[in-house]
Amino acid sequence: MVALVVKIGTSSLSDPSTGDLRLATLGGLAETLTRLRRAGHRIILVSSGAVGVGCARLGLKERPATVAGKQAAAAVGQGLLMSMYDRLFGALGQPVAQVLLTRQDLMDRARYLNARETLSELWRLGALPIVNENDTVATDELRFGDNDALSALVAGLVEAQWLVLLTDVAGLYSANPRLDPQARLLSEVTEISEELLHSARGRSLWGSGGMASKLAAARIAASAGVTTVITEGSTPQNIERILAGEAIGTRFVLTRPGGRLSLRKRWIGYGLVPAGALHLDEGAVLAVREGGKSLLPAGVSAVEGHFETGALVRLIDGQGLEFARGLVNYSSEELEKIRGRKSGEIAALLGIEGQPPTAVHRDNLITLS
Ligand SMILES: Nc1ncnc2c1ncn2[C@@H]1O[C@H](COP(=O)(O)OP(=O)(O)O)[C@@H](O)[C@H]1O
Ligand SMILES: N[C@@H](CCC(=O)OP(=O)(O)O)C(=O)O
Repeated sequence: MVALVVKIGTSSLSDPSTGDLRLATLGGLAETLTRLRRAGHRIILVSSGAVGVGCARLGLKERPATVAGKQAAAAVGQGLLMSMYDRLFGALGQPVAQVLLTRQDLMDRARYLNARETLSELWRLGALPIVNENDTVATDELRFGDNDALSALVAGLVEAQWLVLLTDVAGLYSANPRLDPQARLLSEVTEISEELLHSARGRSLWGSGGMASKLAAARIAASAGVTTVITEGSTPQNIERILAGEAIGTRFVLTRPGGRLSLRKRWIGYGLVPAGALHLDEGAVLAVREGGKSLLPAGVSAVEGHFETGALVRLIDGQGLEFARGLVNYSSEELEKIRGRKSGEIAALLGIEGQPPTAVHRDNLITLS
């Protein structure tokens, strides 16, 4: 028996030109997930669409530009979505539960564990949780922004084996298939390179993250040992064939050099929101990325943003790319004073004895790969 998170995007559950719900798709999804649950699998559905469906109900022709506009549309759409799911799954005798999460819920350990308990209890009771971001209250800087990331974090939270991302194309292509007729479907991806991320820019009219956010989600999922598949939402029945081992859509077989990350490291890497960035010199990049070493103040060439001790920062290489994240031992103000300097000089520079020799200790650091 497996634990499985299925995410359906706006573009799969509604018609982009009319905003009408795709009832056949949603009905097929309800039948498939109910069958899988009856077979003993543990299922969570992450459903987007609150903003899109809300806009359609309000007669809006495009996604609102303001945060308040999107949040108001989501408040209209979320109720509509849940009533539809309740009717479809209810017709099959399958109870559903609405679970609305914010990023803070997954950043705070007590709330994180509580969400996990509630999801397990829902499974125990035979219900199928339907998750979305709590759009009406999530503040802009703390939003997941897209449900691809949310679904990957939820998959990690419940230690799922599979994350299936349902979208409006057959999977990941070598280029955006809507713009490039030569684009090829990639059936297996073993590494998410910069080139691949570049080829995945662009999204559908109502989608929010596009393919690039699905790649980022596959990476987050892999760090928790979860296998991601991107596949077409119009044939949700394929989920059963995918679980049976058929190669449908794009499957991500990503292996981290150090294996699966601990819960704490996943929280550092993907649960928290970075407060700033440290630019590293070449030697420090090598030591951290290849050597698995801690970051010393000597290797920091520039400090970006204002943050306190303990904040999460992005670590940036010479090409300006983020390659790691970690919790800092110094505030941005202190790091400005000690960057580029030897550990032995820290006490004198800051006027305090007994300071940690590292800017970011390796126990508090994860490399993004
Ligand atoms: N390399 C690519 N392969 C497949 N789709 C791509 C690629 N690059 C961009 N896209 C776009 O991503 C869209 C799907 O993402 P998105 O609109 O966010 O969907 P969803 O609503 O399912 O999250 C596709 O319709 C396609 O236009
Ligand atoms: N919480 C938002 C999610 C938006 C979102 O991620 O959309 P999509 O790219 O279609 O999965 C909503 O329900 O509209």
